[in-house]
Amino acid sequence: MDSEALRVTGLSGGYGAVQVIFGIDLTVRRGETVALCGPNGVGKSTLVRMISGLSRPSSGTVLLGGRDVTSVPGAKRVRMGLTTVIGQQAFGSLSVRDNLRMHTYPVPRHHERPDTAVDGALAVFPRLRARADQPASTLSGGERQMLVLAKTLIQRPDVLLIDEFSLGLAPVVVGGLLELIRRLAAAGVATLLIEQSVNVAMSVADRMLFMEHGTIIAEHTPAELRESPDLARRLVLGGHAQ
Ligand SMILES: Nc1ncnc2c1ncn2[C@@H]1O[C@H](COP(=O)(O)OP(=O)(O)OP(=O)(O)O)[C@@H](O)[C@H]1O
Repeated sequence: MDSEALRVTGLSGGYGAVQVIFGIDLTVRRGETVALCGPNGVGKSTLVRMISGLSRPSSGTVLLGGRDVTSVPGAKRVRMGLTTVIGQQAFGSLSVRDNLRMHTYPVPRHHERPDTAVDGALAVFPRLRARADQPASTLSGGERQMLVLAKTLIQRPDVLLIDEFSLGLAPVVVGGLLELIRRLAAAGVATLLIEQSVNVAMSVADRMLFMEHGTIIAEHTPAELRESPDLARRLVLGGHAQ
């Protein structure tokens, strides 16, 4: 279907002989934000790694904009419009601006000059722009997070995968992230958000998927969960879902 930015079908796999993911099916449409929640160790990060191309599934398919990318290397998936945000990596000895320049490499699909792309991303984060020439190692945690978001803007994704971004961040920084996700969604970006905090996920997601033991066990809208607070708590803690 046209509006499907990401489709995962029957995805299974793990680490060596240990299977962690068991036949996952999910879809994220253009402009949609889908949250993936669940207790520690159920396989959320492993699923993200398989979708992004960092790990290979043992079976199943990953479609980006209707194209089968299951055998396409991760770096090429970035050029095809898939950006993955994991943690807060940055090259500490390089300046903020040079960190951003490095991410202009996959941009040519948008035919934008590297410096224009960097200036455009910095314009969204004035605090980061004020520190554009200082080494990334001198940034605060929140500023480093802004750098990650600025990199994401430069890559101009069609599909955004975000893994546990809000962990340990000040509420004001999380608020900034959520605002950015909403803006990207309004521009048509499809986001799959792995989020420990169900409250954070509910404030931005259109749909919420819950995982347990490597499978998706439930899907609800935030409205359904608000009507039944016990349900959300049970799903997140695992055990007796649905
Ligand atoms: N590199 C690895 N080698 C072997 N097993 C791994 C590896 N990485 C993760 N695992 C195992 O795979 C399972 C799923 O881990 P994963 O990190 O995907 O879970 P998660 O749902 O993202 O958890 P969390 O919320 O704690 O990050 C866990 O049992 C974990 O111990």
